[in-house]
Amino acid sequence: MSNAEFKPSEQADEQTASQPTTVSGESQEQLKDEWTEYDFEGAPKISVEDLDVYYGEDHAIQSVSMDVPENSVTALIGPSGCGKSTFLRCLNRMNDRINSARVEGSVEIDGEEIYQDGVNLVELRKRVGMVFQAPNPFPKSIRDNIAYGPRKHGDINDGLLDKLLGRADPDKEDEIVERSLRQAALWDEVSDRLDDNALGLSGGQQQRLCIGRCLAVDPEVILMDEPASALDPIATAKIEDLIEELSKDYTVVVVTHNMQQAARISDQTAVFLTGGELVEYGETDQIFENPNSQRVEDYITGKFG
Ligand SMILES: Nc1ncnc2c1ncn2[C@@H]1O[C@H](COP(=O)(O)OP(=O)(O)OP(=O)(O)O)[C@@H](O)[C@H]1O
Repeated sequence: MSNAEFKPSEQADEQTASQPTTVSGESQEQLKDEWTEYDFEGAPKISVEDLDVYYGEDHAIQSVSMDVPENSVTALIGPSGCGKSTFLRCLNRMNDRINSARVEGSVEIDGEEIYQDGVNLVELRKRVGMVFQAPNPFPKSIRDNIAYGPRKHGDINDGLLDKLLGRADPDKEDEIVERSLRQAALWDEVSDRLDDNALGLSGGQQQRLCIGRCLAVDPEVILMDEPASALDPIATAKIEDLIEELSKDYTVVVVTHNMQQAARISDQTAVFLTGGELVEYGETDQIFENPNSQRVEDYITGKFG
């Protein structure tokens, strides 16, 4: 549940408080906890409780709480600067890399707190992988891009010593490379040129390669930050199909600016609005067809943002 910020006053009665007053295109309204309480069957894969993020003095995420169901697609939408990427990065502690960022609150994956001392961040980011807005393959072969993670994590033995001691495992590498590229819906396009440089692929292929690279280390959660925003419509459609397919086996959380995309691919949608507030969270159809919040309706219908 998000912390309600009561305006104009905490004593305002419901009727008065629900009347929006326009401030720079976006109205103010009294938030209601029930707008972010999303009931679903089963234990949450990710459970966020009272999460606040600050960049120095700037409060980028304000007391956000939400539970994410397993094996589903959750879309994070909202206008530019409302904190979607910041929130996403909290789910695998990528904000730890930003010096000015301070995170307070709790994030549990399968009931285990990720913001506690002693958490192995390499292991966490293996379980909770990330795909970024612009495809960022390594300037290496397609095979090396996919095998990079499994080699780093010791899932494939292919170092010089392994080779000298006869414990290198080329078959296992082949298996992982083929499995990951198939899962990323790229195998058929690249199976005959695995040793070519990945930078020679098209943008859409590069992005699917990055998804394959993420899948190669067997993640449980995949975070995607606008994964299709740099792609043309055909490449975008392939990524969208892929996201839906992946959600059968993985928990996918995706930031998107594209509301049609959120409506097409997600099971549930979280709407963040100015100031890093989670205003409404629920089943995607309900959010798009019958939102509770006037601000969410205004945003979805294009009145601001
Ligand atoms: N590394 C950073 N250092 C300082 N402030 C930051 C940093 N990253 C984000 N911010 C600020 O935090 C707020 C939320 O930014 P964030 O990028 O999370 O929003 P967003 O909703 O993902 O935006 P967009 O849709 O434009 O990508 C903004 O005010 C932004 O300027």
